[in-house]
Amino acid sequence: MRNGRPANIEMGADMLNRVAAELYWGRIFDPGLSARIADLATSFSDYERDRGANPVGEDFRISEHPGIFSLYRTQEDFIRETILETANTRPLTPQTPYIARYLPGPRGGLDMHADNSAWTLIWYLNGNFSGGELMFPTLGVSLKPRAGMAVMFPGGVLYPHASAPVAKGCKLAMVIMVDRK
Ligand SMILES: O=C(O)CCC(=O)C(=O)O
Ligand SMILES: [Fe+2]
Repeated sequence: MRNGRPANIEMGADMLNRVAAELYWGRIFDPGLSARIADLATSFSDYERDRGANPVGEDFRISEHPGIFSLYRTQEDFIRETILETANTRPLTPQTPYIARYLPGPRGGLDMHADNSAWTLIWYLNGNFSGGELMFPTLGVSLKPRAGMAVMFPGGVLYPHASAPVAKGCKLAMVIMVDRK
């Protein structure tokens, strides 16, 4: 990347660490739980394609999948606390997450965009793919997803980001948009 940061930034477990500006990254979720959700998401067939204004090509709201939703619910309080501690403003409300899937091919990545959120928290469910880095070119940061890792950053034009195309395997990310109420 631009200022020579390593492509893989592996930070300490159990907390989000500041990487740059208000960009946070860390392994805060159990990799085993992440893998269970990834397995359920892999076998789920009802992904939507080309959902209008949503920049993600293939995704589904986890409310469509009772098994995934109940696993997410076991983490909901922790997610809420993490958001409040990290953002340090309240009240902030997480929306029902969606799971984005990226496969090799024409829609294997996600173009540069800014989120329409107060904050975005992304829970990476797996890491057994090549490509798929989350890139923040203006910050010179590129993050390689692994099971259980999470990134959190403000929505809006100061935090444009893109997902590099997946070359092999399948990338699964649970995206939690956080609104300011
Ligand atoms: O999947 C990723 O790594 C990024 C997803 C994203 O930026 C979005 O859904 O807005
Ligand atoms: Fe985004």
